[in-house]
Amino acid sequence: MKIISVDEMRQIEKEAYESGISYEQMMITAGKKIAQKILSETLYLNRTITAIIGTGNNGGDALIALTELIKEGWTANAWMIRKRHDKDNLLSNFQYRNGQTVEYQNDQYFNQLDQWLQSSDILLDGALGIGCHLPLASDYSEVFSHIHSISKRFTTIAVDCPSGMDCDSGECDEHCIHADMTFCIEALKIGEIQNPGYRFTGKIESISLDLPENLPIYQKIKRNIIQRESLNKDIPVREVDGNKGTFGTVDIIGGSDQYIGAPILTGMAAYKAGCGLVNMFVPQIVRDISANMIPEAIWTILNIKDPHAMDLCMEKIIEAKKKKHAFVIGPGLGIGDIQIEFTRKFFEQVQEVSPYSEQNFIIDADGLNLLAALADWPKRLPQLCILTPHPGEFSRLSALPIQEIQRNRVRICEEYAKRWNKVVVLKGAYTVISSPDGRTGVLPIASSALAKAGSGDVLSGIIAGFLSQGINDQFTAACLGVWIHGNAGLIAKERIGNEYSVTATDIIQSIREAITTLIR
Ligand SMILES: NC(=O)C1=CN([C@@H]2O[C@H](COP(=O)(O)OP(=O)(O)OC[C@H]3O[C@@H](n4cnc5c(N)ncnc54)[C@H](O)[C@@H]3O)[C@@H](O)[C@H]2O)[C@@H](O)CC1
Repeated sequence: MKIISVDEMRQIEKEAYESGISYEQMMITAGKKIAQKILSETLYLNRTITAIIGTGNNGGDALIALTELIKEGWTANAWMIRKRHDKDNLLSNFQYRNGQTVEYQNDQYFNQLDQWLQSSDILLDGALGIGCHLPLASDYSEVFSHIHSISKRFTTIAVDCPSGMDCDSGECDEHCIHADMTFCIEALKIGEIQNPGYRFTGKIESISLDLPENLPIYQKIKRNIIQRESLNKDIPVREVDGNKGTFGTVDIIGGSDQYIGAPILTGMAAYKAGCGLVNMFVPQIVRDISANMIPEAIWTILNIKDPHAMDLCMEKIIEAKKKKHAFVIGPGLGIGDIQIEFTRKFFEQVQEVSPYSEQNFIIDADGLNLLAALADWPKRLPQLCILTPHPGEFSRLSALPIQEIQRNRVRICEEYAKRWNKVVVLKGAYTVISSPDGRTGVLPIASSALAKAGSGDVLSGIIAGFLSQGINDQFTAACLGVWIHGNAGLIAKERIGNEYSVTATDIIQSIREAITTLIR
């Protein structure tokens, strides 16, 4: 499903109009399809619907849907917040079919609205669509506030977006209508996948306007929801006669006295994602305490204070030129002058020993914090790097305040992927993945099951595990990894029975089932 801005939606409508499809025709398509979707559900026993109608085309869509439902034997009521314009054919068609209408000014105490809603299966929210500009006018605010106060017996369905939401930023009025379901017209709007917008949409269903596929604007929109259906073709095929070399090596550089488990989680996740071999480059203490947790790994003691440590790493980089490797730098590495100097030298020497490296690097956790301490860090990195910051790490890398990043996650991730010329995974609820070539994917998952220490280490391991198996495109590997990770978290929550008790180890244990779901 595509994700678009309000301007892009307006451009789609404009180009569709120029191609010969009238605005009215588009609205008729939207309204009829809304009705069809409602009719396809069997749970509406009263076959009664009440819509809140605004003055714009969002209300127009809703009126058409109501009229279609009357034709199918439904009872339909339109409660108008304000008077629509005098020559509104949509309203007269509805009334001609015996649709009931009342205006707010004639029902100021909401008696009629409450009565209608008592017998309705559905409240259809056609008050405001992409034309909503906050703050709400006082009459809209009063109506929405009243709707909040009603004890709900009906399903609330929003047309295009919940009313009271800014469709670009996701900002919501305090009385924004909380939908159980949103029928997105043509595409999801960016605001609907931003916080707090996504809290109000409920289940998302898409409504296509059946527009010509060759509209020029479609070529420019490269933002999509990450969905199972579009990903399952991307998972690497496993040759039956392959050996461990066929499925590649993941090299993990991380760990410290303080963070013993982080690189272990990355290594375990990489194996679960299917890589052939994991090389762990960790301090002695990490190896001594944790080797039994991951007996399949090969261990190299890395004491980053020792000048010889860099030689060990570079030997691997040189060896990796001939084989499929993915390097993860950072989990649990710690932060300090020694680590900063190690990071600086590491990338300097990578450029020297392998200047045109085709190897994949994933920089995660402390690796990102250490990078942020180096001037001009994007120029120091090899060509193929994925950066996996959470908002705090993104803030250190970009010098933007966390609040600003969170307010505008999609746009900022897109902008900085281009600026840094790297694939960027902005973690958190509704993780965003952007590529410098303009592609963006968003995972529509928000779950506190994933918000645990070590969860990010697991993610970098999964992405590395897929890269080592030969996915050539970093953006695709990142989207695949994010999908598997997010779904593994949800599966772990189901298995365990609640979100509180899920740990990063539980997420690793559910990678198996998430992959099975993907390839099934
Ligand atoms: N070609 C078209 O015209 C299509 C339109 N579509 C529908 O039309 C919608 C967009 O229609 P519009 O551009 O008319 O916009 P809206 O239907 O969102 O409404 C805009 C109206 O609401 C008022 N308004 C905006 N912010 C307000 C606030 N804070 N408080 C009170 N009133 C406010 C504006 O003054 C304007 O009268 C889409 O969301 C979609 O539902 C779809 O059917 C697709 C095709």
